Parts: sequence; structure tokens; C-alpha cells
Amino acid sequence: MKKVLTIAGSDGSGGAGIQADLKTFAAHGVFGLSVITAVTAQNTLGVQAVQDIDREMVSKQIEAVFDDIEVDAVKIGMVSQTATIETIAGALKKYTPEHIVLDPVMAAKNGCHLLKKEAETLLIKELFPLAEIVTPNIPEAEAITGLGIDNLQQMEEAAAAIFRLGARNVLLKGGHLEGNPTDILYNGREFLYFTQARIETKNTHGTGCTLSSAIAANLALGREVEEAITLAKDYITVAIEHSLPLGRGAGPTHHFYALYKKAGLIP
Ligand SMILES: Nc1ncnc2c1ncn2[C@@H]1O[C@H](COP(=O)(O)OP(=O)(O)O)[C@@H](O)[C@H]1O
Ligand SMILES: Cc1ncc(COP(=O)(O)OP(=O)(O)O)c(N)n1
Repeated sequence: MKKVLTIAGSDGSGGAGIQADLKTFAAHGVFGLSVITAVTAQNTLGVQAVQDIDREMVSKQIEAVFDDIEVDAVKIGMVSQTATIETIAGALKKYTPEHIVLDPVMAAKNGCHLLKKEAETLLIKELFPLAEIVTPNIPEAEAITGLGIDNLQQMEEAAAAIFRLGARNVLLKGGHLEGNPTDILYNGREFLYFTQARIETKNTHGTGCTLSSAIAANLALGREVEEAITLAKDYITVAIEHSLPLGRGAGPTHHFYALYKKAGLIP
């Protein structure tokens, strides 16, 4: 069985972060491992508090996994602070996993910062070059490049600018623009478009975490970058289509719809 590690923050409401990542891995039939970088007090309405895990504990968690288990792919989500970024970068240079997907998480939907402002430059410098794919959303791409993004042409320009910062493949997610959500991949040679119909729902908590984890799972399963993204985009679309109206805010996506349906658990 393939093993996929998520290095990310905990979301106790189960929609984003480590919890979304592990559900995504399970739904893909890969074995999920986790390293927790921060604990958030969070629900469907947003993030109320964040407590970072200190660098020594992050380091020990990573060592404990890699010293014992062969990891096929790594997904990196919320890294929160400079000490955590330095620790993760050092460990990944030592253990050199074959596939690394980096979701450069900066803020939650309610605007709460999940990456300290002073850590943004280090995230780009240390983690972008290690990643096979970097998956910013529109606000993250705007923060990284300083460009405004309102259309597909500007998405292409921003993806190319992020590529020049050292990322090997940039998947710029278009969920924040109007219309059918189009994600654009730039690999230094061409722009590839991944479009699906927009699902009208407020329950999109954790969609970015889920997409990057699905890409990591598909890479671990031996798929090439383009196919891994195509399958991950199909996965997130079904997960949003069957999202759950939990809580009073943005509810979570449904990771096991296809499995439950097959098992006859959903009529
Ligand atoms: N309402 C929606 N219907 C279908 N797909 C969506 C919708 N919202 C977002 N997506 C897709 O979910 C993924 C993550 O979305 P996005 O909102 O861009 O990033 P993030 O969750 O990191 O803010 C992307 O593949 C995006 O195209
Ligand atoms: C612990 C934690 N990590 C990441 C996020 C952001 O996740 P994302 O998939 O971008 O979803 P939203 O916050 O936009 O719903 C998070 N909220 N918590």
C-alpha cells in the first residue's frame, strides 16, 4: 500500500487541514500519515485561535515517520511560522521523498492568517524549490506575486511569475473567480486548463486542502502530474457536489460519497 504524509495544521471541525487530508488519502486507498504543525480552534464559521507546535516537536514527528516508514509522497499545508518552515525544509532535504505537493496556505476563508506575514518570503525561498507542484489559490497568488488577478489571462501571468520563483509546476486554482472554476497548470513550457462546472454551494470548507491531498495521493499511486491533477479535480468536484450542510457557516466536502454509494449506504 502506498504511504502519503501530510504536514499541516489540525482543524478540529474536520473540514480542512490534517483531517481533510487524511480523509482524502483514505478515499484514494493510500495509507495516511501526519505531522501536525499547529492546532487551530476552528469551525464552519472560521478560525478562532491558533497554537503553533514548537520546532523540536515538528522535527521529532517528521523523524519518527521517515526513520521507520517509506513515504511515497508528501503534502504540505499550513506551516504557520518561520521556525516550522526551516524545520520542514531541513528534514525534506535529508529524507528526499519522491513527490512533494505544497499548498501555500496563507489564510482561512474568514480571513484569519494561517501563515505569519514574516514567514511568506521564507516559504517561497525554502519550500517552493523542493515541491513538485505548488497549488496557490487566487488570493495567495496575488500575495506571492503582487499582481491583481481577475481573469484567466492574469492567472496565466501570475502562474508564470510563481514558476520563476522556483516552483517546478504551478497549479493556480481559480475557485475564487466567477464562472466555472478553472485551475491553470504552468510547467515552464505550456499552460494547461482544468475546468469543471461550478457547484452552487456555500459548503466549500477545505477544498484547497482536499485538492492538494488528492494530487499527492495520485502521484503516490504512480500517476504523472497532468493525470494526477485531472483525477484530483474530478475528486474535489464530486466532494463539493455532495458537500455536507454541517454547522452555520461553510460546511465540509464529502470524501466518501463514491465509496458509500457503491456500498449501498447512500440510496
Ligand atoms: N463552487 C465550486 N464548484 C466546483 N469547484 C470548485 C468550487 N469552488 C472551488 N472549486 C475548486 O476547488 C479547488 C480549490 O478551490 P479554490 O477555492 O480555488 O482554493 P482554496 O480552497 O485553496 O481557496 C479548485 O480545484 C477549484 O477549482
Ligand atoms: C488547519 C487548516 N489548514 C488549512 C486551512 C485552509 O484550508 P482551505 O482548504 O483553503 O479551506 P478554507 O479555509 O478556505 O475553507 C484551514 N482552514 N485550516
